[in-house]
Amino acid sequence: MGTVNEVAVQDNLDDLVIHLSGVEVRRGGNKLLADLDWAVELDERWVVLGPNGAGKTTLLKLAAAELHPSDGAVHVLGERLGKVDVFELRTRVGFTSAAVNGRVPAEERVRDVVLSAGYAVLGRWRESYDTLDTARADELLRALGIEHLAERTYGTLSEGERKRTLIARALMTDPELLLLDEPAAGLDLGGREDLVARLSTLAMDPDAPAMVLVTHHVEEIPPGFTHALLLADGYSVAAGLVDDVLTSENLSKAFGQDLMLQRSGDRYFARRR
Ligand SMILES: Nc1ncnc2c1ncn2[C@@H]1O[C@H](COP(=O)(O)OP(=O)(O)OP(=O)(O)O)[C@@H](O)[C@H]1O
Repeated sequence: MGTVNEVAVQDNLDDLVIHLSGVEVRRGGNKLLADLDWAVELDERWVVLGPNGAGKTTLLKLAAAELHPSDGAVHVLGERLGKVDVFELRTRVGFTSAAVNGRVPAEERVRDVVLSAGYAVLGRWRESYDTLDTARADELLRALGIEHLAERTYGTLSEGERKRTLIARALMTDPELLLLDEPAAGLDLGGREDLVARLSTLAMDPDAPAMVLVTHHVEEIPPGFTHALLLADGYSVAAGLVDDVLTSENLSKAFGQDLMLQRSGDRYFARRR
């Protein structure tokens, strides 16, 4: 039985989707992340921004329980990494990234790419999952505007269609946490705008899971995202409410250039002064 204090800390952690305390990740003499504290609550939607090599993907891998910290403590969905079955934990987290994209067989049909995400988790409901899951997969394909591609093979899709398929797949298991690593990378302007609008709809849905989206561009921040973390060289430059964190000063500090941030309506734009 823990002390009163330990119980209080655990209660607090149970309310948090992600909690990092004094986290450091070291590889080959490099600090990929250093001295990082971060907390994500249930109803929050976070965007993580920072230059190439800042540690964004490393951070997402921690949140996806795909990596352990070298130092410090990481809690995901109330479970401490290192003390939990990560395979079980990963079924509660939806994750899309270039690496996931690379693992999908080209000949797999789009509906199956989405459906197969559920098999590991829902296998125990085998008697009923066929119809229910197919309906759920089709609903997600519709929500992402790709229902007409359900019978196509993944290898024949455009980059934008693949990104949307992977988001549908990540949502298939009803995750408690959705992690999106550069979902708009490689999309043309129309594709980006379409994806931003769909992610914005998702972000504003009170039933949607907590979200963390990694991006290189402030233009890709979907309206409805509430918080931002600015990383540079593995350190947090600023973290908190989007409007407090996204300032010309913070961006300039993170990217090491004199940048000017502008807001137009509910979107952000940045350029060098
Ligand atoms: N196994 C490793 N050994 C040594 N260095 C590594 C290893 N894996 C990653 N790094 C380095 O850690 C740093 C952070 O990598 P990470 O992929 O997290 O950055 P990122 O912010 O996602 O970058 P990008 O925007 O370019 O995708 C990079 O400088 C990278 O080269």
